[in-house]
Amino acid sequence: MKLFHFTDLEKKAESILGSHPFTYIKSGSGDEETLGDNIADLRKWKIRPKFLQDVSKRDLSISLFGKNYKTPYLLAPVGNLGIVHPEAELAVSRAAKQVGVPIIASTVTSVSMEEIAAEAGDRWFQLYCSSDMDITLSFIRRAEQAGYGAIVITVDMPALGFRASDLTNQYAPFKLGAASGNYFSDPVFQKKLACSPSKDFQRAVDEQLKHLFAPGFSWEDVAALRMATDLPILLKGILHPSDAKKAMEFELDGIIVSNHGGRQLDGCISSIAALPAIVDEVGGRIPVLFDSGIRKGADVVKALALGADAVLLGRPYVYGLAINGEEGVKEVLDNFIYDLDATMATAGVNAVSALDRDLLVRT
Ligand SMILES: Cc1cc2nc3c(=O)[nH]c(=O)nc-3n(C[C@H](O)[C@H](O)[C@H](O)COP(=O)(O)O)c2cc1C
Ligand SMILES: CCCCCCC(=O)C(=O)O
Repeated sequence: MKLFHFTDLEKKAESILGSHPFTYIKSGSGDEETLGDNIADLRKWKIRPKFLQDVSKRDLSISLFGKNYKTPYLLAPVGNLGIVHPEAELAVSRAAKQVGVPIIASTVTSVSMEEIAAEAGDRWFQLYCSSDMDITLSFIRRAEQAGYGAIVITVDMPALGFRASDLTNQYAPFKLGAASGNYFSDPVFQKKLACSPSKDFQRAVDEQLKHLFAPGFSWEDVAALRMATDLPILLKGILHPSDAKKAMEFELDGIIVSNHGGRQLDGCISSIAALPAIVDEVGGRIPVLFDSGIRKGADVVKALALGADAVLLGRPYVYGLAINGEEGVKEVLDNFIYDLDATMATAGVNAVSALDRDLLVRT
């Protein structure tokens, strides 16, 4: 593959994927104000290097929930990967395992969470809470049994964002079953459906879509899920310090500052603009992870210096998957690790744990 720049990666993926699948991945909601701000606002922060530090050895490691990881990267949950590559989440899982990066498997994967677990190393499960609590609880039990190490509840999708490009293209990969791996294999869902999804595919997809979103999901439901599992629970999609505070009050274990890569609420604050106030509110009591807009090592350094404990990669690894399957994802990860290491050395920082706000200025 040998593509080291995000723009080249994106161009190459575009030439391989059909126009509608590519647009689904690349685009944001509305007129993409927030999608653009995620990138632009990261660039407003500049690194202010300090030299003559001993950077002969660099330590990229972090620790989360009592476990050590070689790098501060995780793979963000991305649904519908069956439209990107035939080996979809399985290729992603194998690549991440080779590199030692944890994955966060989406609820809406094209294969089941058990099939993913069989290929993956460290893994967390991302939960779109269903409007049907029995299905939600079944997903949590299955994740526990399949060895997932944490539950990530995505809170920024009470409904699908206004995705103008997909609406224009009339493109909805979930209607093709690309997001049905966990639903179709779920015993509770199957019982409610009262038929095999393979026998009545269209009805099964329609039924899944009815259950998929839970616009009524509230903090009381979060409290119920807190009681339902001993796994660490993180909330993904936090942008307001008061929600971070509430997450701690509800005894949750972590949060992910994210605006879903600009795919949900257009016009909302960029992820990097939201980060500092949330880090201040949390005050180190629970881990704060970050995503939306990470495209290169300098972006990672900025997010970590502003107080994130780890970052999630989204679209970059999806493009790697499109270009060259498992090997493509691995190359993207290798490049991100190399870039971070070089960025830290040239900024005069020898450990991720030494990154702090003093390294940055906002222009
Ligand atoms: C094609 C696509 C599908 C996604 N699917 C999910 C999902 O199933 N669950 C979820 O919590 N986030 C999902 N996300 C959001 C990502 O987890 C992540 O927040 C986002 O990609 C970060 O932005 P970036 O790609 O610009 O770095 C998806 C993002 C993309 C691009
Ligand atoms: C109706 C299915 C929605 C799948 C959502 C996947 C996702 O999070 C995305 O951003 O796209």
